[in-house]
Amino acid sequence: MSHIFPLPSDLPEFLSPYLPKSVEAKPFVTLTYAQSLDSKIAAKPGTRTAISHLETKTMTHYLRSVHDGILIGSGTVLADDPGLNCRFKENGNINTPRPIILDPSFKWDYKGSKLELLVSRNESLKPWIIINDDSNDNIKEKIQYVENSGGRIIKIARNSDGKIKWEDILKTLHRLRIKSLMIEGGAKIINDLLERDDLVNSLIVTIGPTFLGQQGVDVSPLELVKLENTQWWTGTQDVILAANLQHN
Ligand SMILES: NC(=O)C1=CN([C@@H]2O[C@H](COP(=O)(O)OP(=O)(O)OC[C@H]3O[C@@H](n4cnc5c(N)ncnc54)[C@H](OP(=O)(O)O)[C@@H]3O)[C@@H](O)[C@H]2O)C=CC1
Ligand SMILES: Nc1nc(O)c(N)c(N[C@@H]2O[C@H](COP(=O)(O)O)[C@@H](O)[C@H]2O)n1
Repeated sequence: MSHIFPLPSDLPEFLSPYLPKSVEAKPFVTLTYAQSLDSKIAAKPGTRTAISHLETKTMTHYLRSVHDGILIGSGTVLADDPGLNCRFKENGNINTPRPIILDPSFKWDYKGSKLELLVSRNESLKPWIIINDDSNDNIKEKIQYVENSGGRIIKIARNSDGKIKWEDILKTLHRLRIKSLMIEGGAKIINDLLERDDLVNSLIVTIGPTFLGQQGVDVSPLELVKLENTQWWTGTQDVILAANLQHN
């Protein structure tokens, strides 16, 4: 396996200020995704839409190679059936991150998924799945299947609002030696985390020259969010914004 596309030679330097550094007590968090000009990340709910050019998709795989874990939500895993591995090779080595799925009611089926296929070919690590600690009995079989396959089920208590606190997710992953975490989405997670300048260390957004239209899946946080330390990279087709969330 090799690079999915040659990585533009100036990208590592451009990205370098935004790449993982050690932070105490929680993983370094990179929030990263690809969006259209009208701030959509998919053309319709429940579907997967290719936005990135191969060049910027390669950048995503480069980012994957420098993180310990890659996290997505249940909406994304169900819509995309993603591979979540790393196809960027450096000096002959591939450093593939741990796929972590935030799926509190365990709707996804690992059995028969693309990820399971990649794991069977040694091209991805076994997944970790974060579920509610009070999840009911009808997911027992799925839990057993993942555990018997060498994956890990991580149970975390939810809050009074029904959600799991991001602090608890990050603290738990840090205890499990995830020191850097790339969060790729989807929209619900991105919209929540854009407001968490206390938790997100870097923001890296690919913008493709397309409008996905009004049925698209929006990235738009509830409140005003300002960025700082912004830098732009221009590629063959896309631009990349690298930034930090401004502290309130
Ligand atoms: N272009 C891009 O770069 C990307 C595009 N996408 C696209 O995004 C779309 C999916 O986005 P979306 O539907 O918003 O889904 P998400 O992937 O954001 O998943 C949302 C779900 O994750 C769970 N979740 C999120 N936050 C929490 C929390 N704090 N505690 C507990 N559970 C939580 C909930 O699961 P539950 O409802 O089960 O309780 C929630 O409904 C797809 O179309 C996909 O293709 C996704 C990633 C990147
Ligand atoms: N960087 C990027 N560009 C796009 O155009 C995309 N649609 C996505 N989607 C994200 O990548 C995941 C798929 O990963 P695999 O290639 O299957 O490993 C998908 O789940 C989204 O998180 N990303």
